[in-house]
Amino acid sequence: MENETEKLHVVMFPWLAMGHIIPFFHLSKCLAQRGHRVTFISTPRNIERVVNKVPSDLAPLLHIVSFPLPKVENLPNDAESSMDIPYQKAQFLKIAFDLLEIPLTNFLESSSNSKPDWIVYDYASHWLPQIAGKLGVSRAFFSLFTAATMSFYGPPWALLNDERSIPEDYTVIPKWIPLETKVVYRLHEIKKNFEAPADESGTSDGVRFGASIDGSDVILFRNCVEFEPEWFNLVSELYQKPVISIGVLPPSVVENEKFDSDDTTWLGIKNWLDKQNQDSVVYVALGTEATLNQEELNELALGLEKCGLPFIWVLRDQPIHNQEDPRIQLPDGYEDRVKNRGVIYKGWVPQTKILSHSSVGGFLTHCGWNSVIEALCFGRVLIMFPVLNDQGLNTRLLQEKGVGVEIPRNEKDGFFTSDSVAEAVKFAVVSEEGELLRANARQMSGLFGCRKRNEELIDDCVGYLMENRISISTYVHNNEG
Ligand SMILES: O=c1ccn([C@@H]2O[C@H](COP(=O)(O)OP(=O)(O)O[C@H]3O[C@H](CO)[C@@H](O)[C@H](O)[C@H]3O)[C@@H](O)[C@H]2O)c(=O)[nH]1
Repeated sequence: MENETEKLHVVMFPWLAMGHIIPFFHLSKCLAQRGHRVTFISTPRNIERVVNKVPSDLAPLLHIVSFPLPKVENLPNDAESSMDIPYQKAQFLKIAFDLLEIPLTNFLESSSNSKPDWIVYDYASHWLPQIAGKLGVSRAFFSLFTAATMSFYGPPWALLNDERSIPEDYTVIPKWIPLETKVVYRLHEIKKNFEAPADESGTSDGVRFGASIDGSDVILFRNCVEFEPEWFNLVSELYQKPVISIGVLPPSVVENEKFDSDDTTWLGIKNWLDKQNQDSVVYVALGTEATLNQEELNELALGLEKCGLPFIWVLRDQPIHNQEDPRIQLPDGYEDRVKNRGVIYKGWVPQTKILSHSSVGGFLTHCGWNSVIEALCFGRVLIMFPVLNDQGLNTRLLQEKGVGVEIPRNEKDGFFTSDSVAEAVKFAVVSEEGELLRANARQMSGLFGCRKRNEELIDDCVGYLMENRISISTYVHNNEG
């Protein structure tokens, strides 16, 4: 039986993006469920969006701390997450995020009565490891990216030196990767990442990643080692420091009658899904950051119409980049034409519940790592449409592993047609030739969705954090010495 004084106090500090706040909060709940104290820090609007549902049994251990986000020029007043801004403005959000250094430092200093043992942090806060180190708080960098992606990004020295400077540098296998692989960016994908110039915040993403890895005591990966063993070995070699997989944090979709009956969005979707045939529906969603232009939206819409299968499409209200840009819209008469067969939702939907429904036969996804994990937990075949960030690298990895098909696009400008959308969807979801992909994806639910294995990995991680925290006596001794 563990002694109470041995329990951990862990501070969680995610980057301001839904795809990061959600898994950080998930890990927080896992730690609190094991009796450890967690302080989860974010900004007011993000907390309201994601974190307000702390289960009552965990409330005594899971403390939420809200830091107002400093106002900065060029960032809309109510923008607190990457979802609220066009991706081209991400650097302004990073300027505001960097200003949280002061409240975070004050918080870590003032919590002397209950000094945190660990701080678990994200890639964007490159300044954090140094502060935490000075205050005797152990540092865990939490990677919400695959080992393949992080290997491709490179070891800290390569990241800190911004080894690659032009988009073309990212379309070839870097020198530190000895594997035979197709995991590289296509030119149109990496060009999107270059549209948010780093010089606005003064620090490139490469430097942010490099300093976050370099300054950590351990790196935690949200991944499935059995899915990418070669990459996990490689990334451990590249980092030359402890690297631990905490599993994929499989989503929990326990049907809760009380909660579900309050949730009208889910009830509407469930009602519709219940009427569809098993494995017949294509779920379409591109996460919280990817945006489409009008031409791309048209082709995607027409492709879904042409594929002839039932679909649910979550259409995000895209933030406008320039005020003079027109808001993009579905083709005229589209919703009437696909009525009954295609359902379009604008706004937030319960994605994991949708993916868990037996009528869903495939997922047309941008390949954000959260979405991929959620799909593979339920064994759904992927129709892959990467847009930006790590999504292209994820797509190549998933293609190598045979769990999905990519919608063909022109390498340089990303051009694609509605016919290629329809073909890829039919191939993956209903064609005979696509059965192997579907079987591979189904098999993945045994790995990604295995609750027991994923719980054990969290237990192992907690064991590591307990054994390797900086004890207060060591810290005082070292600082006096
Ligand atoms: O209506 C919605 C929209 C999103 N989600 C959830 O929001 C998360 C979205 O995450 P993800 O699929 O990873 O997409 P992004 O939000 O675009 O993720 C960002 O963060 C990921 C993790 O680092 C990266 O892999 C992506 O490229 C990056 O864009 C998932 O858990 C979804 O289930 C919902 O539940 N309902």
